[in-house]
Amino acid sequence: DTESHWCYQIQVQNSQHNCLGPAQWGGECQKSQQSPIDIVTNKARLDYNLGDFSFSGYDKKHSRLVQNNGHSVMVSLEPDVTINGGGLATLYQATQLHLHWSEDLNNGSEHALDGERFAMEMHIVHQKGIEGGAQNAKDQIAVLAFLVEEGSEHNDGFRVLVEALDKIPKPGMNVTMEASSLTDLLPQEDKLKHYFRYQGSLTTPTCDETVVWTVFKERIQLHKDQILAFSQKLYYDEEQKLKMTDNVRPLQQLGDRLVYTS
Ligand SMILES: Nc1nc(-c2ccc(Cl)c(S(N)(=O)=O)c2)cs1
Ligand SMILES: [Zn+2]
Repeated sequence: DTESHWCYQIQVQNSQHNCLGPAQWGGECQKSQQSPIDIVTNKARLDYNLGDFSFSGYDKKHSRLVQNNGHSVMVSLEPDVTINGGGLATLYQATQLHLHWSEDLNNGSEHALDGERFAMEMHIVHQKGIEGGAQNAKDQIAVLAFLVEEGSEHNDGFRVLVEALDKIPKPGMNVTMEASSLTDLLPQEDKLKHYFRYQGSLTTPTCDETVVWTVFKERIQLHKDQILAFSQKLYYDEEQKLKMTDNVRPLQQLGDRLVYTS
């Protein structure tokens, strides 16, 4: 096709057809309010308006479509899953969740905290209700980001998702997951009072600068085998030659932005 498709750096080195690595991504990707960033925790500004989130529909058990979209594993979410509060201007409806990871358990997150990166990062993507004003508003999208680190125990809440990975090795494959709830995947709610907040972008092309980011301080813990399953079961390509790993955008400059903390 005329336009090469976007890809991660690891794919540029290993790609049969030439794909565009992060330095060549188009859209808004080369602008100055991009994500992810390194969050310097002692420079984050306390903001009293950053109250608790109210999660609605997160505890509802639902069997959902899980797909390998060639860049990540993505779980489709229903619009009756919503968030409010958390310093957000209005109610946001969930659309999907997906993850970023690496076989190197110190390089699989997109955001960093004081220069430290984690094994994985899970993003729950929400859209402002369509009646919520302009579609290109700076806060059109709200992403809740959860950092994942290696723990000694198997995380039972992730079993259903990890088991689904076996069935979607190739891009474009999808499967319906056994009924599970978002609450199964998250730290307990009373641990979600502390988070960082900043204005940024999608971390994938076209990198629209329309995302209000929330990065929670409390980590999710998965057993090493559960983390490695993502790199071992999933592939970027049809031929299953390139394992899906390091689907992580490089850190972007904070520029003149401030990071706030609850
Ligand atoms: N095709 C794909 N799209 C995404 C995606 C879509 C929306 C968003 Cl908001 C994001 S992110 N990483 O900024 O949360 C990623 C992943 S893979
Ligand atoms: Zn993401």
